[in-house]
Formats: sequence, C-alpha cells, structure tokens
Amino acid sequence: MVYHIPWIYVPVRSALAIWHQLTKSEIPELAKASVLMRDRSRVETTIQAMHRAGPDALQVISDFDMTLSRFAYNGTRCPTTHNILDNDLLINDACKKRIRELLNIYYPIEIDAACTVEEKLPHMVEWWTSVHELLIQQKIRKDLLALAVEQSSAMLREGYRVFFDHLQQQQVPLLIFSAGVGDILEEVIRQNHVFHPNIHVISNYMDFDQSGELQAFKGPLIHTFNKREGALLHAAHFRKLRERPNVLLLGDSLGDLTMADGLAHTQHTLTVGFLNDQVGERRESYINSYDIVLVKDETMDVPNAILNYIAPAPAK
Ligand SMILES: Nc1ccn([C@@H]2O[C@H](COP(=O)(O)O)[C@@H](O)[C@H]2O)c(=O)n1
Repeated sequence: MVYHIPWIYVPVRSALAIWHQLTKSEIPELAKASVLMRDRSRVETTIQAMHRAGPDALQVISDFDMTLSRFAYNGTRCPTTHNILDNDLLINDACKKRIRELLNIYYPIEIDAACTVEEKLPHMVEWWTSVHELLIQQKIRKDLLALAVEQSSAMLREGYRVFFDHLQQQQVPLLIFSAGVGDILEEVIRQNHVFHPNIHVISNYMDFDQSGELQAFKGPLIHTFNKREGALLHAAHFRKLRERPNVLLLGDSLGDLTMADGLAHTQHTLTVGFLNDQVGERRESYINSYDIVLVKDETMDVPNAILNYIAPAPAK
C-alpha cells in the first residue's frame, strides 16, 4: 500500500513556488516579453548564488557593438564602431562604396544561422582585413575621430548610464571586449560621460604615425569569432581578477560566449545575449547557448535589474 504524506510534498511544492516568486518579485524584469530562457531554474539558482557572493566576487564582461550600443532607434539601424568611420571627414567616396559593398557581402555570412563558425572564420578574417587595409590607405586622422563620433547616430542602449554608473559605484570591473574599433568605442563612451576607471577595453586599436595619420592596426586582429584567442592573449588582465570568480557576460553574437575563456577559474557565470537581427532563424541557437536571451530589446533593463540584485547599491 502506498501512503501519501502531504506534509512532505506540499511544503516542497510551496517552497519551489516561493523560490520562483522570490526571483520574480526581486527581478520582475525577467518577466518582460522580450526575455527567453531555456532553463529558468538554472538562471534563478545562478543569480541567487551570485547574490550571496556579492559585488566583491563579481566581474562583468561585455561586447560593445550592438550589445552596449543600440542596434536600432526608431526603426533605423544604428552604426557599429566601424560604420562610424563612414564619414566624409575621414574617408573618400570610393572607400565608402567599397566598405559598404564588403558589409553587404560579409554581414549576412556573420549572422547566417545555417553556417558553422568554422565556415564563417575565413570570411570574417577577409572582411576585417580588407576594411582595415582600406582605412589605412585613407590615412585617417586621429584628431578627427571625436568629431566623427559626435556627427554619428551611435547610441548606447537605454539605461546605459545606470549600468555604467552602478558598476563604477560598486567597484565591479567591466571588461569591454570588442571586435570593433577601440579608439572609436572609447570615444563613444567618453562622449556619453561613462568612461569610468573600472573599465578595461580589449579591441582593435588604431596605430597613428607621428603626424597623427593612421598607419596600421595594433596587435592581432579581433573579429567576431576569435574572441577566445583574444581572451587567452590577455591572460594577465584576467589573472588580476582571479579573486572575482563570478561573471556576468553580455553579448550579441554566439562568438561573444568565449569572451571569458581567459579566466582560469570561474564559479558562477550568467550569460545574457541580445538577439537583434534574424530573430526567427537564430532564436533556437541563442536559447540553446545563452542563459537569458533578450529579443529585440534595446534597453539595459534586464542586465541592470540583475546587477541591482547581485550587487545592490548601499541603502541611502
Ligand atoms: N568592417 C566591419 C567589421 C565588422 N562590423 C561589425 O562590427 C561588429 C563588431 O563586433 P563586436 O564584437 O563589437 O560586436 C560585428 O558584429 C560586425 O557586424 C562592421 O560593422 N564593419
């Protein structure tokens, strides 16, 4: 005969219900329509563990283009850091035309859900290399970069100030790991007044000659799908942060998931992926790869709410 012991099962059930309720009430943003999760329980358990460990155990690693910066505003695409260079101040019409042709050839490959990373790799190297060579031929002037950023329609995601300021106040290190152009991304965050001392940038930096003209790009090329190699090359940076084993990782490409590969030891990692483009085709792979997927969400609401729970601002 099987006896049901309700006083065992009922409390377990209600404990689970309270658990879900707790996270829902602490982070109601997770119930936004734009949020998709493959395994809500894993997300909740990870967030709770990171909350218990607190801000001193945390570091944030984020991609820049289309992750911290907006993908679109009022239905119009916002520029990437490379696209910001598409300005009469910096390059001539023939160069603009060629860079746009290359974008039309290679961007569809970058986001093609039917293509493997291995298949994409040579194309990404070709794209970045060709564009950088074109930019070098233009002898872009360093002193005009700030003006080009000012004249561009680049925008950081809604809620960016809370994100940057909160991390700075809580002294949580923010690594911005970008396959874009480092000089430009720094200028974008500087002009938005959020280039705080807790920020470290790994990116493609321009090398200017003595007269201030672009002569090369520094260091090994970083493209969307080789961030793992880039992370391993910057082992010294990651070693400095070994006392912070919990990682909040933000990206917009599956390649961004390797940005934390330079860390020797991690305890808890929560990955948040912005799915901006080709949503239908890429939804499944994003849900299978990121813990939280934000579909066509131009805000920092969810990362901000998670950070506010993991690393709450001290009560005033
Ligand atoms: N010539 C190029 C090359 C790349 N892009 C885009 O920039 C993004 C940079 O990568 P993040 O790691 O910062 O996301 C990438 O997604 C490319 O689509 C470009 O616009 N022009």
